[in-house]
Amino acid sequence: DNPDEAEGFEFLQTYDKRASQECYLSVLSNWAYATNLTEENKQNLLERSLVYAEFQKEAWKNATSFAWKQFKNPSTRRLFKFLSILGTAALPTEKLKELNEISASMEDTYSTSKICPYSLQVVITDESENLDDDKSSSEEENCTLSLEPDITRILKKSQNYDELAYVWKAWRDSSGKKIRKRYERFVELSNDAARLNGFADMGEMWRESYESDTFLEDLENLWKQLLPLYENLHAYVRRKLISKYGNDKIRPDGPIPAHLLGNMWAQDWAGVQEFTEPYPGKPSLDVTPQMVEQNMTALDMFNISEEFFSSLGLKEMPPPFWEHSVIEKPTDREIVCHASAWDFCNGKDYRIKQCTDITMQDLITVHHEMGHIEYYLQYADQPSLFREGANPGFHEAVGDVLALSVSTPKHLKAISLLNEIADDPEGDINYLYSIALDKISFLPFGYLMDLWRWGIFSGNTSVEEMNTKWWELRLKYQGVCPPVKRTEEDFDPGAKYHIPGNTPYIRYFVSFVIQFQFHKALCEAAGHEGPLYKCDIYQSKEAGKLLSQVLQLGSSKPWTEAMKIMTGGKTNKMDAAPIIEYFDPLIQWLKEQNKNYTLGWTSNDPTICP
Ligand SMILES: C[C@H](NC(=O)O)C(=O)O
Ligand SMILES: [Zn+2]
Repeated sequence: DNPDEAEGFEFLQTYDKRASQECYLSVLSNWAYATNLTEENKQNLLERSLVYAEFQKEAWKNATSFAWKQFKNPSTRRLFKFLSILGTAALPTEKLKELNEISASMEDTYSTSKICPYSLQVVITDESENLDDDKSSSEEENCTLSLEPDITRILKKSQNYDELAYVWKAWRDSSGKKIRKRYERFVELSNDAARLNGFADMGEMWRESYESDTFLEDLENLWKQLLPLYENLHAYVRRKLISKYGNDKIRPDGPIPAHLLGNMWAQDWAGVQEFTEPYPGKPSLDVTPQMVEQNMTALDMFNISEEFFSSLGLKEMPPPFWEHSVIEKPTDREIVCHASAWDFCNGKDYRIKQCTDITMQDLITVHHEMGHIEYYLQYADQPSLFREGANPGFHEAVGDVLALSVSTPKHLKAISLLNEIADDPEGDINYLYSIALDKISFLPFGYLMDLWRWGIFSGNTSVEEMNTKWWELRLKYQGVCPPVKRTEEDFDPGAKYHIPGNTPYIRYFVSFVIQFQFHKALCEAAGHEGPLYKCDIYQSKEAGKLLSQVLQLGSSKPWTEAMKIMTGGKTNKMDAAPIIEYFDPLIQWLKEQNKNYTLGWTSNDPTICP
């Protein structure tokens, strides 16, 4: 036996204990800042991040002194492989400080961005003649609309073309536009770090998490299979929007103005369900009114979600979760409202931070975030380096899989969130349509976000054309266009959390495909018979057992092995067949509806709607 290996194993034991302690302190300082965006908390975070980086550098130096590639034990080898990638801690201290400072400040700009109300805007433009400049001072006082919940609500509720265009532009002026310069420097420093880790650029370092040299072509193949679903949904929704907003605003063969789809990034079209659904007049599938009527609280929403997890025999949220989570937007301080789930690395402390609004959308998000916590709990006994998702897409899929069951009309009725359901073919089409507005509409956005970012990191997209490239991709994949002219003075990717937040995004595209593979596998384990979209795995201990078997692995095995276990040996790949099977009745219906109309879109200027 290689003596080095025994010593290497010893080293990992010591490392693991220290790593959990250092991780705890680092996450705690990150949490303190994210839940209270003060200068002091930012400084504490920046200091703690440097201490954590020193610890990681020390561990990396020791680890890479072992001949670990010759080790016999696959697990030990895998742990060393993970340890051998140092990350941004490889940067010289001054550069690491600059990178972390830019990161914290972009997060702050995005999370504290505010805009003025449209009404105030209209008033000011009307009364600008009298140049009553104290209006401008009062303008500052009333410009307090934040993304959550204010702007999110307006985008869902308003059907005023000009108000939506105002809000859409104002948000981008106050968030993305303000961080363009910082992001350009951020990209340089990120690539410096990637190269110090032996990668060509940061995009390549991110893709390492999928452990596959066919990852890019696999993604392109998935997109080719899913494009027909998206094109049919797009053509149908475009027709409905034309009848609502007029054919002077939207061309029958053109892109859809991005501000009319009920969401700031046009990534989830649930907001247009009401006036576009296939069979109007059926019982509504949006349980928001019932939630409000029942005076539901954020805590109630979290309890509903936890009850679903425990009904499968999965782990409940531990006491510190209920004690320390922040589940409502505080009124006395600024926080990062974008929802997230936190693992404090000590096997006890797990938290969610969410500015929960009492809506069906947020009930689904609660399940999404609690899915992350469940995954943390399931792999808590793994070594710290294996306390990750099998791949990042797995981590994003857990909560969404359960939400596919929760969203069924049958389940919503069972938990008294729906009084009546239309249990007939038309009701089924309406239901599938409501899920498609969330899942199918998302696919091109989930794909293009990192197509754009990988292009920036690799240098294929030059810094001078960042925004133009963004809108080229938004046209090509999403078939949307900006309602107001965009230039290189703007920085629209920066108006989406994950860009200033530096969270990779292809994980969501992967998740939206594999969550249907998981749903199909768990429904079979639960003994479901009938169409996939009618399956509700609620209270199935067999489904829970299969899911738990996969989640307990963490990243101790390549994700292809986890996929094989989940699908009972059927496949070890990402497979679009289950999502296509799930939506098949709707796609047939949409094809019928679209048969005399144009699919797809053209435009000769991606930077403004035609
Ligand atoms: C889909 C992705 N979800 C998340 O960040 O949790 C988003 O919100 O853009
Ligand atoms: Zn997530």
